[in-house]
Amino acid sequence: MKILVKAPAKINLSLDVLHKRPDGYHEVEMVMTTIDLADRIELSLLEEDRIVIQSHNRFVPDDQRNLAYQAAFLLKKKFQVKKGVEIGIEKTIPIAAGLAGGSSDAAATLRGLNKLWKLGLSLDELAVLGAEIGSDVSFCVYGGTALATGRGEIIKALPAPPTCWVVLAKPFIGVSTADVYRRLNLENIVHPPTKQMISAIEDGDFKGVCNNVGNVLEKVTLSLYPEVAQIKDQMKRFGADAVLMSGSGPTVFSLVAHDSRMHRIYNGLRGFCDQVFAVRMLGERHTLD
Ligand SMILES: C[C@](O)(CO)[C@H](O)COP(=O)(O)OP(=O)(O)OC[C@H]1O[C@@H](n2ccc(N)nc2=O)[C@H](O)[C@@H]1O
Ligand SMILES: Nc1ncnc2c1ncn2[C@@H]1O[C@H](COP(=O)(O)OP(=O)(O)OP(=O)(O)O)[C@@H](O)[C@H]1O
Repeated sequence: MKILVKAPAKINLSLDVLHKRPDGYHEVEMVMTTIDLADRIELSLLEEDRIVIQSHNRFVPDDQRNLAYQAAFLLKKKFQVKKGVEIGIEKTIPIAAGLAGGSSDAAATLRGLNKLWKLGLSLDELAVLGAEIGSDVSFCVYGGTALATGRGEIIKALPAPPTCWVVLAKPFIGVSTADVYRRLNLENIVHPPTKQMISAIEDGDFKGVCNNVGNVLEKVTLSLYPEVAQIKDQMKRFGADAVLMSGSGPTVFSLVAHDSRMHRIYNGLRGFCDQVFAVRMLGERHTLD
């Protein structure tokens, strides 16, 4: 038996850090949304008790370092599953990019194995398990649009943002999330207007969404990699309605209402950047079918 699951990337429309916690993580407030840029996860049932990772991408680990492997291992351990699985990962989401690619692969594996191994868990239960793998995994279990708090694992659903294009550009560098959080100066944070962002989304107000984007990790990554600032400037010059770095970076995205400007930004950034995409946001949350 085989199951195909889509694992979409996320962007952070806003990302605020409130304080550092005793456990070393940071307390965050993030508005996140899934976009139509996705890996494909193929899960094949194995009769023997093994987890096998298959991927053509040489940067994707094929052992327990892979977050999809960790998702399968966690379910096997918690529910004493004796069968195994081969996890095929067709990568489209850029790696170490601030787009939660590994986290989304893990979340898709949780949703898919719930079906393949007939575990009968709810999305809420899968999201709680996901938090054991990584802070972004719970959001990725649900997808759609949400406010994420705690260390990122407390999820409150929001309506889909107003329709627009999302143009993403990733320079030829990878960023360590832990390193960016470590370098963040907590004394000096300019907090983004999270409440206004949520109201703009609830009101379907595209201009309001654009006016209230913000990411406190941006300053840290920009100081390490000047090319990220260059991409931001290019996108602004080509007429983006809003420009922001996603997560800990280095991917920069722009929100664009008009097709012609989307094309201008997309074409302008190609050649300048390693990977460029023009996609839509995904309005819908995942369902268990
Ligand atoms: C930057 C974001 O991607 C924004 O969505 C997330 O906050 C990070 O999510 P993630 O990559 O799933 O993070 P994890 O794998 O849980 O943690 C990686 C490292 O980032 C730091 N980290 C992460 C989340 C958080 N709220 N505070 C932190 O300080 C910790 O040093 C941790 O060791
Ligand atoms: N399924 C996976 N796909 C890609 N990378 C993975 C996967 N599992 C583990 N990794 C490892 O995780 C590292 C970070 O990759 P990932 O693409 O998840 O980062 P990211 O998009 O910046 O994540 P986030 O936005 O959640 O911080 C990679 O360098 C890779 O070694």
